[in-house]
Amino acid sequence: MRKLTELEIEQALKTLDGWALKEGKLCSEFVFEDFKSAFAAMTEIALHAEEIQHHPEWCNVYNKLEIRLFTHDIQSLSMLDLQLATIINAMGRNYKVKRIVPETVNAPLLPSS
Ligand SMILES: C[C@H](O)[C@H](O)[C@H]1CNC2=NC(N)=NC(=O)C2=N1
Repeated sequence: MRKLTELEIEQALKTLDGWALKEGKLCSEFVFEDFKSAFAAMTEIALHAEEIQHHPEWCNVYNKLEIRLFTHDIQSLSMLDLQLATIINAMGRNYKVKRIVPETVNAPLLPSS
């Protein structure tokens, strides 16, 4: 799996609604109507994640879901992170959600190796 270049990441962020870079990870937050909808969305995401063998880091508290995408195998972002973010965006349209774009943390775009 290839690391995305800084340029590729910048380009992707322009087209990916609702996502921002936070400490090198692709991050987004959703606020659902209730816990049941949040968990239903998580179940749906989980099935897609299994399909592409790429899994989110996430934190759910009641109706809130924070998602971080990162490719641990290469300690960087890869096309799989963009693919999963795109799937999640498409799915999000089926739920009544409020979308929160996390504030970008001004860390280097890519971790120095
Ligand atoms: C062998 C297996 O495909 C890998 O361990 C996958 C599984 N899911 C993964 N998910 C994420 N987010 N990053 C990875 O590097 C990763 N690796």
